Amino acid sequence: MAIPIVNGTSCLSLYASSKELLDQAINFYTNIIGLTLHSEDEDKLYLSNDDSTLAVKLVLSPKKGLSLDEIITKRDTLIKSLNVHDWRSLETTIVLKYTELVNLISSLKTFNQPVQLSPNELFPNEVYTIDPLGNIVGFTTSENPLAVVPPIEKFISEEHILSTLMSTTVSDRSRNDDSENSPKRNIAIMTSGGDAPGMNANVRAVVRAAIYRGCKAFAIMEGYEGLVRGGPQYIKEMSWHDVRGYLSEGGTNIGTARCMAFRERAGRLISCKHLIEAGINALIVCGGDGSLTGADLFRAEWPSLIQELKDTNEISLEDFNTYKHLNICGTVGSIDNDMATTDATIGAYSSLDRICRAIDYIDATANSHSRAFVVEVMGRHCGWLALMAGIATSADYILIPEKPSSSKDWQEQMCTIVGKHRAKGKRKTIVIVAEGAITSDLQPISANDVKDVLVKRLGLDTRVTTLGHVQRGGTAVAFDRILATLQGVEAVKAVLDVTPDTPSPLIAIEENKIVRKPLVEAVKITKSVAEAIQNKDFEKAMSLRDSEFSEHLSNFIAMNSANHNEPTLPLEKRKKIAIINIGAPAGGMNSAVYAFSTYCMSRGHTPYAIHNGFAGLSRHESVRSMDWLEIEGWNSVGGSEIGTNRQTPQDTDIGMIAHYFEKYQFDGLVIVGGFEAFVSLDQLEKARPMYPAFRIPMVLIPATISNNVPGTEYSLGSDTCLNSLMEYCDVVKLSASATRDRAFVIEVQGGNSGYIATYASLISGAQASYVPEEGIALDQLESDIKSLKEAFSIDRGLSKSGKLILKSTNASKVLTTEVLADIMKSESNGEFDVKTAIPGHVQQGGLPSPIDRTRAARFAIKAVQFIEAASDELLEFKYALDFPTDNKTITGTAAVLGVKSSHLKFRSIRQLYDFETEIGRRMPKNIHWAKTRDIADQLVGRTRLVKP
Ligand SMILES: Nc1ncnc2c1ncn2[C@@H]1O[C@H](COP(=O)(O)OP(=O)(O)OP(=O)(O)O)[C@@H](O)[C@H]1O
Ligand SMILES: O=P(O)(O)OC[C@H]1O[C@](O)(CO)[C@@H](O)[C@@H]1O
Ligand SMILES: [Mg+2]
Repeated sequence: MAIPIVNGTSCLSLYASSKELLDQAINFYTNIIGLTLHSEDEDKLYLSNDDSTLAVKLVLSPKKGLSLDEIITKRDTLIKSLNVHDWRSLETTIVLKYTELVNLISSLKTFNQPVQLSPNELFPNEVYTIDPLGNIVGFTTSENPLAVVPPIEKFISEEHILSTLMSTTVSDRSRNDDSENSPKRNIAIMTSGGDAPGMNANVRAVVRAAIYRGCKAFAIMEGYEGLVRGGPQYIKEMSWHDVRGYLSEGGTNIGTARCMAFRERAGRLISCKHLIEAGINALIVCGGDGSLTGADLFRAEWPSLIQELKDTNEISLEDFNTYKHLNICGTVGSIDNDMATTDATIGAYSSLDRICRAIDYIDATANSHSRAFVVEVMGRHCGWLALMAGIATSADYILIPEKPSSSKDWQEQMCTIVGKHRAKGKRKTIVIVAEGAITSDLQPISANDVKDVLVKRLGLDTRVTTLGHVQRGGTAVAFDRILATLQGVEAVKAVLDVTPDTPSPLIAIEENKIVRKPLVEAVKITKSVAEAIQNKDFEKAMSLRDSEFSEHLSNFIAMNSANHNEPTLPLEKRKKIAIINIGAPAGGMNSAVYAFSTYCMSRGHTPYAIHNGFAGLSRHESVRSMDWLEIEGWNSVGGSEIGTNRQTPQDTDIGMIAHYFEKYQFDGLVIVGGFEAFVSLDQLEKARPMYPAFRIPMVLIPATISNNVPGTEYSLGSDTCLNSLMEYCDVVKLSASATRDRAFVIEVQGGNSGYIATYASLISGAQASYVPEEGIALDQLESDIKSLKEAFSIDRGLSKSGKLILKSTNASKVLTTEVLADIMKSESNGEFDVKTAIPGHVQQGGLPSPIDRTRAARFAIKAVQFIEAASDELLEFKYALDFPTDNKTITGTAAVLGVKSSHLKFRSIRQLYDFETEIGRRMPKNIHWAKTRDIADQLVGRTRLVKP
């Protein structure tokens, strides 16, 4: 049993398997690290340092109707009488007595017996060592390890924000000079190529981040066309308020175009002159592969363009010297997702959302008439939209430019697969054709070609649906708002960072991480994809798309061949693998079960579903093998088809569970769920010495809207949740705006995790968000109310001025949503109204989002692959667990699959549970989204006084 005393835990129980071991451990604690032993129980020993930490929790409950001033006065009296300081919240943990363990650490060095101390990577002011029983013993130098309120840190000056908020469009286009008050740079943003949902969010982020950093922000209207035309009509300075409401608006408000003139050198020459005239010294281009190719060319040509302008006296020598280097940066905005070196382009997932919704609708009518539908989707020369839609809607067949075959082959293959699906009883057929679909002879394949084949060869009643520009319409999904916002902020940072010697950057995303890539490289690789296709080198084309693309394609092919092709594994390698859902429903749970089952079938494994969680198993032996036809369509439904509940193995009957594992001879287990699933995996792993049935590979696929599973930055369901919440917030904001002078306090779920509240505030443009990690500090509340008043007084009577405040349910138990709204209302002195809105379980979402569907497929298939690989490894250790000292290697076979920065990783449950989790709070120790909170606040001009 290992209970670390890291983070202020001052008590440790010792359990040893023999007297000898226990004596060794006692010696270690008493003689080596100098702790005192206590015995309160006959068979248990407790250890603590003499001056053990005493923590008390004080809660001040404000009576309804108390003003903020009265509450603060009350709190201050308490603070004085208790003689504590730094207590700014209504509820907090205060350490009244504490002896610094730092002394202990230094004294360790003086003992004769060496103690091996290791640094704690998560917390730099902590070290740990391992006692003879294998317990982790941690030491901290933190002065107050139990305090939840860190020292006040002002991140930005309030004056700066206020002056920014007050600024209106300034017509004076003063050039960037070095005088103290002048802005650092004049940064312009343009949107170009086909419009894409999220472009507005990108413009908003660039404008506000530029102003926040003391720069002037400009918009180039109508893409490159605006640059070619020039002048104040096309190059406009933007104020903080000009982009209000942009987050929820589709298309691009600053206009876009496909501009022929910019393709010519003459067009670029005049553009160069116009940029200089406007005093722009940094340009951010949000567009697709074409736009960024243009940007790259512009950058490469800039020295010759500016030279020519000087030689022809179009610009002065001073201008020539000031604007010698074009400071340019790309943020990729296109629904096509065809730009190399980034996993996703702004708009692609919104478009995928429109496509999946349309196919979900088509499904119903196709099923009713037992028809086939050929759906043509956009994407120009890229098959990403078609491929992802194929996975998300479990289409029967897809045709994409990256994997063409001869005219004869694709027809043959499609008819075989569709024919087999029909023979198995499927009533509907969906074939998705990318608009760029071609044969291996580069002949285009149209939707009508596909229809003709289905009609002639299979006699299917077939219809064609071309989705067209619907795919580019509407508001951006949550992912695109996040991507566009984070990329916009990063782009501003990037143009301020670059020097004449650094390559122009493109802002990309890898898994979950925003990164900078060289623009020139990205353009080069993108071009070579097109060249490879033209040269019929399709393997190369595929390899040049990002690695996720080919992974998704092989996953689609595997799932699609389930249960009718010869399985890919030899008989002796085929296994019995079970899947179970644990915890609250989360979007993507069904998709995970679907992908798991079909992939297992394609490999030759037998997939089993354990229905209704561990309680279902232990009480009703709820095990069923999966049937292909039964799971058809599960991808597109919300909730959990196999049933889920929160009970862990120990909550039910772990012995019975082991019995059934034994009975069904499971060779592997996939658990899909949130924190209870995490705890369940821990319990099963710990029970391995007792129950050999659990000595099988086990993988947790994180799925919870709270996104609080240690070991991953992403849990299935959190995207679906964010989208539901975003739609809810948009509607509430619309109402608040229409009513004028109204704010809403919206209560957000998420347990002790502020992830959902933080991201929802980023994508809805909320004025403030309160999360459990920070609590609600009174001075923060005071400051937020002050900003709210100021914002309302500036916005008076204007449109789009509704305000939102998001509050995690657990941010404060005392300051409930109602109380918070009451305080704000009474502080408003009648200048604005405050109402509450509680979306509740709507946040679990209805239909799973395409992101959750496709990620679920990827996670589930990776989980099966992990079980295949770990089984071999485990075989060697099958009996090793009878000897406790040998059990180390096996712990890696019970793992959490997660996204960590830019990688997908399997992390051992032992490492995660023992070192990286705050079990009591049901949270990972490390909060990966702290920076996002800063950005969400920056972009609404909020001054945050408390950090998580
Ligand atoms: N090779 C190039 N040289 C100069 N300018 C270019 C070049 N390619 C594209 N552009 C400019 O970028 C504009 C947009 O390009 P394009 O129409 O290919 O769209 P895109 O940026 O790829 O976006 P999307 O594909 O999403 O519509 C073009 O109209 C043109 O002004
Ligand atoms: O809107 P337009 O100019 O007709 O262009 C359509 C093209 O633009 C895109 O929507 C975005 O590049 C492509 O998928 C499609 O081929
Ligand atoms: Mg393009």
